[in-house]
Amino acid sequence: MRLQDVYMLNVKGLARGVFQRVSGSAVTDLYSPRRLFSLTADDCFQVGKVAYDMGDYYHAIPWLEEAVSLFRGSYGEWKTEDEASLEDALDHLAFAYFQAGNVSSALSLSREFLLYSPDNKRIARNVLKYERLLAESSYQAAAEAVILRPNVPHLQTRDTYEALCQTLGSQPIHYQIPSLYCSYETSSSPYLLLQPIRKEIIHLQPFVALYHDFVSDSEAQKIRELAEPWLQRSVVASGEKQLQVEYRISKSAWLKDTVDPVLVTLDHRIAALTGLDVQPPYAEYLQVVNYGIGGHYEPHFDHATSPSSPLYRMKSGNRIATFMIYLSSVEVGGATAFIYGNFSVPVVKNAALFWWNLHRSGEGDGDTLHAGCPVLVGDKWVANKWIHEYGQEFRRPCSPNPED
Ligand SMILES: O=C(O)CCC(=O)C(=O)O
Ligand SMILES: [Fe+2]
Repeated sequence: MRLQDVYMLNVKGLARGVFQRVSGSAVTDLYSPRRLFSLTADDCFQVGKVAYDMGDYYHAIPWLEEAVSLFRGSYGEWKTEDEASLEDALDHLAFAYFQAGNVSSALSLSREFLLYSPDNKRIARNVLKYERLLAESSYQAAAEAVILRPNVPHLQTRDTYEALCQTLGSQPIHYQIPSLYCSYETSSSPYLLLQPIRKEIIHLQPFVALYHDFVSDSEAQKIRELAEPWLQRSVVASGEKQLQVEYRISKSAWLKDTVDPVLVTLDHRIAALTGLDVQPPYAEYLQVVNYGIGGHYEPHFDHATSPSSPLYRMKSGNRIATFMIYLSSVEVGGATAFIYGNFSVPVVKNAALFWWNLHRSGEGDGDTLHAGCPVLVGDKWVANKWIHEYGQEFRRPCSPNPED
């Protein structure tokens, strides 16, 4: 349902096994699987029922509609694995419509139910109730009531976030902006003279750069393998506590440098590229993150925004910068979206994204609000190296200008 909302997928397509974005009359194929795996009537019923049980009729109705339509089409062909039937789907859909204020649909579905099970007293009572309600004129108008998407306060940032996720990271006019260019990074360290890294400047305020082929396929695989046994549901800092939250769905693990020499090599490379000190306690251990289908991280800051944040326990200040490596590709979705920057970066396997979280004054940079878009198809892996303020005094000198 999250994927449906963020990528504007239509239920009919999903049930046939295709991923289509439907916006007005425009239909875009987001992904064409090599083989179509369609959902059964019962599958659609089960999805609809999850929403129905939460009182979320906005999502329940299209899934139950699909279930009803598929059950109707295969009436009489009973499948052993089916838990539900046409009657179950009609019953739930009728009630969902009633709850959503559409009494006439509730009535016609309940009447259809009675064709199959004429002895059902509860449905017969509902039919009488719906007929009576419809006879009262006040209910006529409610039939057209629009059902609003539940559980989400309407936020401008949400609209921007979802729109940025939908572009899947493509930046159609990027090449027209001269300050956003590509170069070989060779200047900050002798190491880079021998092995230059391709840098793509993605954005200036906030400054975001993408370093292509920062790791090799085998390094990326090694890091994923090292983390795999330690993965646990990700948490976020909330006041002084660490909590599991709906807005961050992924698994993660922390890898200390002593675990494997590849992690030491990686630190040296990050230090060469950023010019920053990444030795403990000036940077955190490497955090490896794995997102499954529907996994996401809604808009957030990486730096602490409250003085009681657990981030300060390292006693090395706030998170001055983020260095995030894409350890896998993703078939569809999973872009990294910068909400106020109004751009998103696609998942580019083996590339690394760098940005400053703080101004030179030490103030958090509000423009860095960013998110990991939900994974639609595939399996996304990233690794975060968070670099702290202390230790960087001569590497990124401070400035009294709040803009710097
Ligand atoms: O997965 C992403 O693209 C972003 C991850 C992120 O922002 C984080 O882990 O703090
Ligand atoms: Fe982040």
